[in-house]
Amino acid sequence: MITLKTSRFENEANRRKLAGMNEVLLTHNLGFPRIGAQRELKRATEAYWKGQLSEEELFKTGAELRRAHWLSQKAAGIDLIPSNDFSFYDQMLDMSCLLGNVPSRFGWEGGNVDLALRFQIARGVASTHEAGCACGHQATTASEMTKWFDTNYHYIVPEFRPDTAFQLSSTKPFDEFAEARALGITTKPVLVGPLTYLFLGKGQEEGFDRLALLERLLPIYGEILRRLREQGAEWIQLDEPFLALDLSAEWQAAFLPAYRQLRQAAPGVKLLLATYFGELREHIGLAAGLPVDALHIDATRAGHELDQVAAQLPSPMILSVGVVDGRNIWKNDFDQSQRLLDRARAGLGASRVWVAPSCSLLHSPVSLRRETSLDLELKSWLSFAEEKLAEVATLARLGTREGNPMALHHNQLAVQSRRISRRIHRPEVKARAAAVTAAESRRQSPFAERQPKQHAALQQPLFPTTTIGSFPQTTEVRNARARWKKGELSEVDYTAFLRQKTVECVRFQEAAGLDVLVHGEFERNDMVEYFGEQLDGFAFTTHGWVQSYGSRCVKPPIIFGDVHRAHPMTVEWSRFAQMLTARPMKGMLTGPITILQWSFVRDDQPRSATARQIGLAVRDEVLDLEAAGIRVIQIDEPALREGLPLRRGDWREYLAWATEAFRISAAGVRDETQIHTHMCYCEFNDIIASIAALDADVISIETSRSNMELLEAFTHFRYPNEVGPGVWDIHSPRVPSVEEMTALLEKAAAVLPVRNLWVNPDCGLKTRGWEETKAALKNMIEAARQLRTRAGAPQSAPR
Ligand SMILES: Nc1nc2c(c(=O)[nH]1)N[C@@H](CNc1ccc(C(=O)N[C@@H](CCC(=O)N[C@@H](CCC(=O)N[C@@H](CCC(=O)O)C(=O)O)C(=O)O)C(=O)O)cc1)CN2
Ligand code: MET
Ligand SMILES: [Zn+2]
Repeated sequence: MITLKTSRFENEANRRKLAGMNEVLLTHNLGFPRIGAQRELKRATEAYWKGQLSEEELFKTGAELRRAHWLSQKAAGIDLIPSNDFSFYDQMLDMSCLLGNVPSRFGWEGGNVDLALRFQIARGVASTHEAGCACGHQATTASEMTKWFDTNYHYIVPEFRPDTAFQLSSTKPFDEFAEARALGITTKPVLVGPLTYLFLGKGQEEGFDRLALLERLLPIYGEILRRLREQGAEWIQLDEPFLALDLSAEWQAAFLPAYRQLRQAAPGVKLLLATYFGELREHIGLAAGLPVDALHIDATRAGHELDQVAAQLPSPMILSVGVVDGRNIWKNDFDQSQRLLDRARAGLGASRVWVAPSCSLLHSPVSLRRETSLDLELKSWLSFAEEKLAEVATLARLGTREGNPMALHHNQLAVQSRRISRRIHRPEVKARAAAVTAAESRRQSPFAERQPKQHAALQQPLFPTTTIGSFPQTTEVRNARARWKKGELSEVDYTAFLRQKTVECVRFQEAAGLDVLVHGEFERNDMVEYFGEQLDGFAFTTHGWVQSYGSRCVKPPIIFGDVHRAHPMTVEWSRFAQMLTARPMKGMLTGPITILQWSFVRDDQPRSATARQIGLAVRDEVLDLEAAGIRVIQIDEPALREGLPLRRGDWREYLAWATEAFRISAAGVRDETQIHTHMCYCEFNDIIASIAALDADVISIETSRSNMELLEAFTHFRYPNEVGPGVWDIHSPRVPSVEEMTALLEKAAAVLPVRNLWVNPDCGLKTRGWEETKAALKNMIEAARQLRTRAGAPQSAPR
């Protein structure tokens, strides 16, 4: 018995030794949040834009943040620390500037792309002339911004033309490398890889193939790698997350020759190819066959591919295993991670295995340290960027001589406590979700029967006008809320203040002549956080900010348990606003998929189950609004499309549960109650059938910037319900003229039945000022009047 045990132990010890099980693994990080633990970067950048801070002072803030972030990563025990992950706006924009890809309308003539130009590309150049004035001094439009894969982060879209040329035009990665070097840290510079950079850009001319530019692009990449090598860089990280997407044969075929060329251009420097956000699937062979020195995989989303990847990895290529989730805030399950790492060790040997977060930590909040008001049990389940790096360092040592034997034990206690906690599981919520019937996700009658009932009940003119919900969130409003939160303003005074703002907003809309009014959303900090603060099963942080775009941040709530609406959330505000006017007051809710998508979601049950629970909570609110006399209810779903899985083959399943969750939220009302939904940032062509399946009576969409191009999907599909194609691009301070808006509406009226058309802006007005809001809405309402006149319809009588 004893001999057997010993020999088994010896075998195991031998096996571990052979596989390098006792050796500490090397750790690295793919990117650190840049905004600062207290949003220092946001504050400094916005002050600079307002002319209150000099460029020098802004640069100083940037340098201080970088220094603090490098040192904190070092202190956490990270061996290879990234640089060039910092940005004053966005890393894709930085790549464009580094490569000298500046759209010609900015009048750049070569040389260094300075900070001012960077911001112009990101934000546009305002015209100093009157809005709509035709003197020819046009404002310069910003480059487009779009979602980074399936995250809530937005990047600046590179623009490509057949004659696009590249030249090294910035010293940012070199400067930052030198800066860290001066602190004694040899960093791993991070660059967006050439294929992902090209793929995510936009060809400005029809039929133009961006891949044709690769040949011109690669020499510049080669130059960058060489320079970094000369400066002393040992490793360079090239991010190619687009390997997690479906790729055409052409794009796949471009990979190997491109990387061969890069390899030859910069001998000596080691290349880490970083993939993340998904499985590699059919691209495993491609990725493993590239002439790079290390391959990073996202083990939180593709952990099951580890063995396959390891088996195909040629020696001595290193596998970086991204075991710590960079997209969520849950404490890592060490037991599970260690098993993955052990498998990698067994297959490759310890010297060929690195430990890392799954992706850049850009998507997680900075630090748990300042979260002093979080419930302690909940806090013990969480891990933000700083804590995640400590986890990476601990995992690299677990089971080795340097490992802390208690670390695994403590971790398992926390993981276990979350698994069984009574505050997570509510049997009555689970039972209700399990018992949802098909009838509950279906309106009483089909749209064709609902439409005339609604038109009669609401007495609306042709081309009814409305807005998307929010009115300007001025500094005054935000300050009042901040003072209330700090206890400097009493609940009573804060409520009185919000009521005053709401009254002013309703009076304004009546005077302006809008048909369906909104209350203005002054009481909301954010369209998701506001609901998260009120629903059971959600927690919220005080400092858990994550960059959304540029200087804008969001504080995603944390969905930790079964979701339940304990009390009405918006009814009092809607009732109050409806009392102020005889016109229909639109109730305003955020839909289940958007709440899901813009929160940190529990990972102990499928997202579909959480979505359904939120759908039921929103349904309760919808029915309470209806009972309170609200006849029009909008359920916003701007994130429906962004939630689409990265691979097309997975879409159908997602769309089925996502549309069901929306329908559950909306379908309980009477035929006469008009349900609106709203989506901005949406390319509709691919998913128009699912949009129709939502069966909202009215959908408002963002169409003005694309000159109504987005409407094509609706006309092509013969979308049956009502549509409000946005006629005012609210992302720009420019006030559109009456003529511009009538032209857009004429375009819409030519392709959609006139009785189905609404007139509204592209999105909510929270980021706009009152002055532009008043001017633009006045023009918008005049545009609607002119269309009614042209159609020979009365201005206000029922249809
Ligand atoms: N969650 C979410 N995701 C989204 C969007 C969205 O609206 N919400 N829209 C798209 C992205 N667009 C966005 C548009 C605007 C902002 C935005 O304005 N963010 C604000 C924060 C909004 C917020 O939560 N505000 C709070 C806190 C405001 C604040 O900073 N208060 C100061 C004090 C007040 C002051 O002195 O200014 C503080 O806490 O220090 C409030 O109003 O209560 C910001 O960056 O500043 C974010 C995203 C896509 N993803
Ligand atoms: C990002 S969609 C915004 C919808 C919201 N109701 C608003 O008007 O702000
Ligand atoms: Zn919107």
